Amino acid sequence: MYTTRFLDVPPLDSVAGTVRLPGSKSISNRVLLLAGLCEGETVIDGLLASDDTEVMLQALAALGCTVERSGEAVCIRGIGGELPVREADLFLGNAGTAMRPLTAALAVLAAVHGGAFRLHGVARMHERPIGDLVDALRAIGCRIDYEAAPGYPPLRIGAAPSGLHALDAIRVRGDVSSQFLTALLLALPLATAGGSSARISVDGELISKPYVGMTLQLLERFGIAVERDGWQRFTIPANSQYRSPRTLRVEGDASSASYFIGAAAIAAGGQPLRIEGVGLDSMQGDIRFVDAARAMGAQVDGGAGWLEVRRGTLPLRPIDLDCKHLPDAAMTLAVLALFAEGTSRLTGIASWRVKETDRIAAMATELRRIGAAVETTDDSIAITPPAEWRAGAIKTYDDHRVAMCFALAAFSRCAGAAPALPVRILDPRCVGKTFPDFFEALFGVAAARPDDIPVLTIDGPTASGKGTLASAVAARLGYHLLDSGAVYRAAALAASRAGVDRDDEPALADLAARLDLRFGADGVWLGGDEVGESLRLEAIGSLASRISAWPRVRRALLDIQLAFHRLPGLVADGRDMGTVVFPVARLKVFLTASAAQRAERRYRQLISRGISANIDSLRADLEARDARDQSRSVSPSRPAPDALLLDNSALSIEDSVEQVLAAWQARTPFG
Ligand SMILES: Nc1ncnc2c1ncn2[C@@H]1O[C@H](COP(=O)(O)OP(=O)(O)OP(=O)(O)O)[C@@H](O)[C@H]1O
Ligand SMILES: Nc1ccn([C@H]2C[C@H](O)[C@@H](COP(=O)(O)O)O2)c(=O)n1
Repeated sequence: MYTTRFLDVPPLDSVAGTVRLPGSKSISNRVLLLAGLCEGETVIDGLLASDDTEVMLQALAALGCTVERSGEAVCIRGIGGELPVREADLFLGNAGTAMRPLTAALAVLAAVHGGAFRLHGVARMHERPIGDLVDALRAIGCRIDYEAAPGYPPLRIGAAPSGLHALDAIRVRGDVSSQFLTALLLALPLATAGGSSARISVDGELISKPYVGMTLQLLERFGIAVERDGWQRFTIPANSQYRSPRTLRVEGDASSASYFIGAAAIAAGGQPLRIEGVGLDSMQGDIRFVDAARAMGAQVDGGAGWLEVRRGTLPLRPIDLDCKHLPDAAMTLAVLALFAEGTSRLTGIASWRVKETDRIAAMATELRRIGAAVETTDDSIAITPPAEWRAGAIKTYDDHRVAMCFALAAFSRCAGAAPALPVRILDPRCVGKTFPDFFEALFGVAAARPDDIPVLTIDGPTASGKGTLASAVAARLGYHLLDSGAVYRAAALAASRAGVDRDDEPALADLAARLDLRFGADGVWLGGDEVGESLRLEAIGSLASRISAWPRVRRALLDIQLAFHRLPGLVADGRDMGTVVFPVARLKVFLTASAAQRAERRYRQLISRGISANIDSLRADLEARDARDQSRSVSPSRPAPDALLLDNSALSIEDSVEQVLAAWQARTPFG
């Protein structure tokens, strides 16, 4: 997951390959609650690992459920309708799918068994209405108090003064959020143990019916057969008891699929994009996004658990759609509208106003930011594509879906934007709510023109701080990092281990061409050995300097370095990054510091690692190394003509990083 302040998504052109979706958030949190209320164990496979499921898991554990994780599966031992823990303070973040059902379940349990519970979340959660659900629960005798503003969390739930009653005439509003009805359906089987059935009538037209359909299907998997009269009346039979299905697999998230369906609908490539984890047989309402995408021009095939999508008509056909039944995926349609020939109108989206943010306002502001003309009403949005695209830094309002759907704006070239523009996603970490690795998944299937993938190079002499600066800058931008010195050092280490003479150019080049080198989160691997420490030995640095003077060795190591040039961008450090390997780099820094400073820094670096060193001989060695690196015939270490010269002798690491980031920012369209 990207945890940077922003992520610049370069102009994207095509998509191909396979993307595997994370589990559905809506199914995951429903199943977790049902498993928590059951007796015995339920093993849930494919559960979404995200902020929203994490708060639900923590709440269940706090309430006395046993939660065991093993790989992708989670085993829940439920409380079996009892209430082993009678007091708890539950923080539920911004997870509506945890707040609403837990409110209902705890209110009913506390009414039956007694107890005291506090449910709260982040600031936005305290602005999301829950009054209609609380009213429905109070009407059957539950004790729920608002801690602050009436109608909103935080809530305090306590024992019911006179038990539960009026179960045969429960009323709930259905036209604001279907989650209130879902919460009652999930929790009220607990109230039927005394022999009464529970009857719920819905006031107003029920929105998001497919989500309620999903609730009913999942209840059935857990042994609760709800009788339904249209979408207005629901009856939970007397003495209903949750029965664990023992094992259950969570479908991939259909709303998450919408971003990839959308990408494949507009991207070039010719190949279909395969999406695994959710298919045309899905129980999720947002699978209807497929119909909307088809209506706009996408070609979509699918079966059980898979979809294949390719571009059909482009520009897309504008769409005029009532989105009551697919409120989440409809946000993706709003961005796809940028690629349509004419104005698209999405109606029935009043519920957007009370989601993670006011989504109608947020979408309108951000679509306008990149050049679209947008009109809104209380429950609709109309989008006319940009006459001229603008590079936008998209505010995401702590809303995962805003972040994910606006990534599609990076395909602006497919809408004819010239030049094609990158899109900056502010606070990309918000995707952690439902799809922590969303951007990694996107970059895994999307391709950009090489010139569009940004590179920042940092060259300079030994111990000038290139590596330190490069890794800090890469971390701040969310870019890949190439330590090209480590590539030459690995070749030197391999040569030293194989006993190859440092002057035997053909043998060295042959060895370099066969180098089995892997850089990973788990270290640097040469063959089967982790060699991170060995590469940093001074002797290996010196040998690297010598063998790197051979043209054939340099050529043999070129592809390893070029392979780092991947989405979303690269920071590369070395000697010839800006001059030879990445001459098109957008920013080339040549970093220097006085020899005295560099020797001092290297000395301190070695001593801190417990390696003894002599500062004078270190200085002599690094000066000799610099002289060799600067005077060799191929790729000598020298600044590119367009390099930014930075002497950091008197700068802190943080100051150097800020200076380079400022220079980088000035070279982006977001400057
Ligand atoms: N601006 C700075 N001020 C003070 N110390 C610094 C600065 N930049 C880097 N250093 C320190 O200098 C030491 C050497 O830095 P680093 O290893 O990044 O250099 P390098 O140029 O990558 O070296 P090499 O060429 O050997 O790979 C590190 O201990 C680092 O913390
Ligand atoms: N792009 C590069 C990177 C490194 N080298 C050579 C020259 C250096 O002395 C040696 C070790 O590099 P370091 O880890 O100290 O940055 O490798 C090169 O020729 N070209």
